[in-house]
Amino acid sequence: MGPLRSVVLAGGGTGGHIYPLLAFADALRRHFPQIRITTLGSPKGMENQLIPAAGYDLRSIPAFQLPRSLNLDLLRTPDRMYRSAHAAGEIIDEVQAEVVVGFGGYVSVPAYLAAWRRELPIVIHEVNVPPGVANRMGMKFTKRVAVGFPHQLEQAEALRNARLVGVPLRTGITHMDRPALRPQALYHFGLRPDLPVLFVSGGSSGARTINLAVAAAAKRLAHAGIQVLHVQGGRNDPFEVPNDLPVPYVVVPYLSDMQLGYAAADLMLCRGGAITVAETTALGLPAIYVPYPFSNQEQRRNALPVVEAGGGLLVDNSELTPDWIERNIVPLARDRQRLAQMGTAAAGYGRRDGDEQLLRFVLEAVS
Ligand SMILES: CC(=O)N[C@H]1[C@@H](OP(=O)(O)OP(=O)(O)OC[C@H]2O[C@@H](n3ccc(=O)[nH]c3=O)[C@H](O)[C@@H]2O)O[C@H](CO)[C@@H](O)[C@@H]1O
Repeated sequence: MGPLRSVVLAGGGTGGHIYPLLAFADALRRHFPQIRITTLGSPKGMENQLIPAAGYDLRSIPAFQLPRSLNLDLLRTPDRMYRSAHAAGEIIDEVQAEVVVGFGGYVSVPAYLAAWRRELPIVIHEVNVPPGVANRMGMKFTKRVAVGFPHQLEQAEALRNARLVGVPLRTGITHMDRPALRPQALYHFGLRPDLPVLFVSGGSSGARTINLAVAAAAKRLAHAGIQVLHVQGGRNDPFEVPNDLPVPYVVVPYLSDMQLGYAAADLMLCRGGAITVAETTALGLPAIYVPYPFSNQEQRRNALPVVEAGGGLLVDNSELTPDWIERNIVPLARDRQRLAQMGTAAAGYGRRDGDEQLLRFVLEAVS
């Protein structure tokens, strides 16, 4: 087979759909420097900031909302779906795409539909259990489905025959030498090299419960000698942190260079978004996972295998209080040996080649 010449990548909404798309786009570009990469997004999603910033061509197609549950009638009828699929089809034709690769989010559906009508190969990448509603619709049009994690094959009937490829992650993360980058990262955030760092992130949109609980525990953490690097997250209200703490507590709105945060961290406190789990484990970073409680348990499912392997802890959203943080995080953050063991266990679960594996799968689809 010759080199790939033109590919359409569809995915949008939050970071969880967009960062794997970008990491895969980077892999395409590495292997096929002349390739034309066109991404499809919706007018309002985070793709509008993240994709142009990464230097890729983003085309917006008219938005429409899918219900949370699957209803195939949607595909036959509405006007808005037709308009979106028509717009996706025009772009596919214009760039003469050879394959459409979708990562989920509402905007993927019109891309799948348009590709199917043109008999183009479609590849779906899915990271959750249950699979997202857009990708479940896409699965009506293709059997080429790739997943990020082993538990997905066992826990979702629709994914039983999927190919396990892992999650495409940014090479800034997968190729990072954490100890080597650490001094620069600490300096960048104004953190001290002699005290442990708790890195707090509620995923791409942020997490209110986590933000408020950790901020409320700021004094106790600081007096125990634990520094905090706290990412507020794109869609969250600011919170108050006392300004007379004896050690640094650094709040940043959002990190475009997430690898710097990972490099500074000794321990992570985060939600269980699939990409976050893929990143912490790829890096061998011990983490305390606080799954988002309102999404079909998908985040609990993501985090559980890591926790069972010894690479992290799991706490219910409702149990994450300043007292819990003091009782559990303070002793753990100060126990270098336990952190090292947890890090090794996390790394045993993690993988770094999701971008290359997905590329292999896509090449099979077009050959
Ligand atoms: C509430 C909800 O439904 N969340 C879903 C959403 O999470 P969400 O969109 O938060 O995605 P993930 O937690 O999976 O990934 C977050 C991504 O954002 C990056 N990042 C985050 C903060 C920051 O400041 N800078 C930065 O670059 C992380 O490095 C990571 O690459 O999509 C995931 C993947 O489909 C799902 O598993 C989650 O359940």
